[in-house]
Amino acid sequence: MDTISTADLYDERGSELQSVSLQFKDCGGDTSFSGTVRTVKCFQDNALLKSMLSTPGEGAVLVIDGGGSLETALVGDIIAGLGADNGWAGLIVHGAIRDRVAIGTLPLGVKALGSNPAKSTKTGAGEADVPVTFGGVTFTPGATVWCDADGILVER
Ligand SMILES: O=C([O-])CC(=O)C(=O)O
Repeated sequence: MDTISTADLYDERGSELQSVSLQFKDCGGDTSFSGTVRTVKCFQDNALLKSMLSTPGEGAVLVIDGGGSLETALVGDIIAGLGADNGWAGLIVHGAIRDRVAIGTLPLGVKALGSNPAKSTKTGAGEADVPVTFGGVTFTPGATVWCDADGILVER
């Protein structure tokens, strides 16, 4: 999907879009990315999102609702690399990542709240492709999301 300026898009279609006011950090090699929303909701456990990123992404953006926890990293360079290799456009992590330097070299968009070297558990707990809400914005699977250095816009 072509990348466009989120500010320009907001000027054109703002009434149809939700804008995320939480200040995510750009951690991936791509800072402008967009695609269809897929979601996963998980708390300090990353086996489910790893299995999703092991399947073809077909240009989608995986929105990971980790409840905002910064206690453990939900994504490291191996999992992010799976996403890049399998054709995902990017990740939005409402939580922490690790291996930031390596992730910054990958051809993948990664927005995250922060980083922590501590790893997550791997039980597979969580839910896939359900609507998730954080920062007052709901991400519905199938909606389109646009990300760049200014922030995140998603269809209502
Ligand atoms: O295994 C993990 O929990 C995450 C990780 O470090 C990686 O993806 O490289």
